[in-house]
Amino acid sequence: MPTAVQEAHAAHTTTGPGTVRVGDMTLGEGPPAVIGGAPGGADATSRPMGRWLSLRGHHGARDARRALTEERARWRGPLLVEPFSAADLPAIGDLADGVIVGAAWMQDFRLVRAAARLGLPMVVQRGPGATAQEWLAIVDYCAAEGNDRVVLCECGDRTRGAEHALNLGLMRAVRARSGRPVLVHLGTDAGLAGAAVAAGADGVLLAPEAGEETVAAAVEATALAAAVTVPTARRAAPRTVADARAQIDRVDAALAVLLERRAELAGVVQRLKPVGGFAGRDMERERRLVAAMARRAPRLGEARLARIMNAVIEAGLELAEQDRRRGTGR
Ligand SMILES: C=C(O[C@@H]1C=C(C(=O)O)C=C[C@H]1O)C(=O)O
Repeated sequence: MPTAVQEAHAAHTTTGPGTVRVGDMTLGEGPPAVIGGAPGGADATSRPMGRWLSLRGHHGARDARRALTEERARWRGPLLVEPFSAADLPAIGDLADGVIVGAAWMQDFRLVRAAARLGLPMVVQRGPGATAQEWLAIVDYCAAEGNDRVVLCECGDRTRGAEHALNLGLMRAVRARSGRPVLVHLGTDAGLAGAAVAAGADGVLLAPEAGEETVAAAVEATALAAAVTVPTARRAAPRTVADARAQIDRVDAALAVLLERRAELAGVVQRLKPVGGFAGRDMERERRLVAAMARRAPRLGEARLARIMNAVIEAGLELAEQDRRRGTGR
């Protein structure tokens, strides 16, 4: 059954498949993808869902098969690769889950066609200054080679001052016109991750060298934006139990991210206050925060919110005390 997003999407789209699978990651459905960045440390939530690698950075001097074999040893998840030339394609066909058509060679039609013939999913980046029409023409080249598994990736235009000005309006229009999943390339700065997803992106691409903290920030911001914008901004009135539940699941995903963050902050307060934990509870502060929330959630009202927040606050205090005993707090 299509999700509310897919339905809204299908209503004004024409061609392409709304979802594309890359390894075990599905683009265009479910939580927004975060591709690129450090493979991650102890914290599973900070891991990228996919990685990518460019063979262009080394002017083709890097042996594709060796580079991909090394990357495969580090990363078992979905792997996308940008070739330097057609000579890299056999190794990519054997070892990667997808091909990236880089912004710099978007209009190298021979390479695009040869890459499409691998039959792997493709991510077509928009070259700087390229119009929607020029960008979508590349999708047609892939389709002409029998490859319809195409994802588009907005990479921005070169401007004075800011290095890359992302065009989220163009991204949005191309997504609606093509009916294909769209990513936004953020480089090493996750600051626009939430904005990209709120504008309709199905995921973000980070520079391969982006650090763990950037990945974690992108994971958190995209999950929140998807959860908050899909059921509100793109509000499609659910008509079935399954649709309503699917929307509840997204809202709960946002709540979970917020609750985790809230507990972390409440933990900081416990460590900084002269008397922390249950012993230092401040009921006046709790009453005021409930009253402030009731102004944003008038239908729930103060009495119900007080019960909800009491449980939330007590869970936070309990966690803070446990962290203190174990010496594990952040
Ligand atoms: C975080 C604090 O400690 C306690 C926990 C609170 C919370 O989780 O919001 C609020 C008041 C205190 O009972 C605080 O004093 O601000």
